[in-house]
Amino acid sequence: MAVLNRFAGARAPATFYSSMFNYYALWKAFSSSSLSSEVDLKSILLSRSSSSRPDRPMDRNVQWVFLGCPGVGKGTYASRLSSLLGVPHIATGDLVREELSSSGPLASQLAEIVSQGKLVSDEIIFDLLSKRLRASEAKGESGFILDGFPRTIRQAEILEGVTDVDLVVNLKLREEALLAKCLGRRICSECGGNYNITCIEIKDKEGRPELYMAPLLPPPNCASKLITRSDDTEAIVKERLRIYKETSQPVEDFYRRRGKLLEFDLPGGIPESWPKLLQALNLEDLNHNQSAAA
Ligand SMILES: Nc1ncnc2c1ncn2[C@@H]1O[C@H](COP(=O)(O)OP(=O)(O)O)[C@@H](O)[C@H]1O
Repeated sequence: MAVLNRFAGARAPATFYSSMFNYYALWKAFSSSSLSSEVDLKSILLSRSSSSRPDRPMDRNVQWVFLGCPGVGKGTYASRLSSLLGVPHIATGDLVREELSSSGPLASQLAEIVSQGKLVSDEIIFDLLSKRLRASEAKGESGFILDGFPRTIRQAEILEGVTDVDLVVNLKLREEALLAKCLGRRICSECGGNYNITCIEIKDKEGRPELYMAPLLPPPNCASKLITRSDDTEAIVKERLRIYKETSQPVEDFYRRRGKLLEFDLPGGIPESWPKLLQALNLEDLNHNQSAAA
């Protein structure tokens, strides 16, 4: 029930108030040299956050987190919701890939970690996230949908220390579908659009369809510009799935214990899952109104 009340706030987003989330506090916390001393850090964060925490969480933009295994579709659904709710979609995986493709000092270090399917250190992630949040703040954005962060208990604790996350959506899909989805993922090198060339059809023992996910094919403009993520090979995806279970699944429990976790089993591809997700989030009316206004 607590969770339902939290995201009922998403029903009235027409007038978004400026976010009470203190980007500056998060940036300072993440970039603080005292990061090595967690005890000090927590006390600093708690004292800062008490002044930045909203008394009425519904009077500001949503602050949501998307959790889920590699390939589940966090990016797809987080990005759709970010457009619907008018909040930035911040994917730490995208931040890592941007840094990788730059000639910045971290690029070669990141290439080695990502190519093994391992997690980047919390410090590097905090640094990339801090920069992204500062850019967001400069554009006057507020609220967020985080995707791919937090991925460790420490990241979750730090985030919890600086701001109130309203809701954590945990997307779930069968493991054989996850691997197939990662292997079929394609990205347009020009516009960054995400597609999937695999048709997933899983049947039960009696041969009845259990899960069907149609391919998400690119428009003609993108078709000749598709690339594959370098970490979407079978061996690396399996390693990412293993690390997710070991390191990131405890984050689900972290939020479950705080009454913030919404479990969502994807019933199929986007056409089947999107309306159900909107329903689970009480956002059908908003989606309907926006579609009608467009
Ligand atoms: N919060 C994070 N903590 C540590 N490493 C991260 C984090 N977010 C992204 N990464 C790094 O970036 C890579 C790509 O992230 P992402 O696109 O979210 O992958 P996935 O498809 O595995 O969910 C990860 O395998 C990891 O190396």
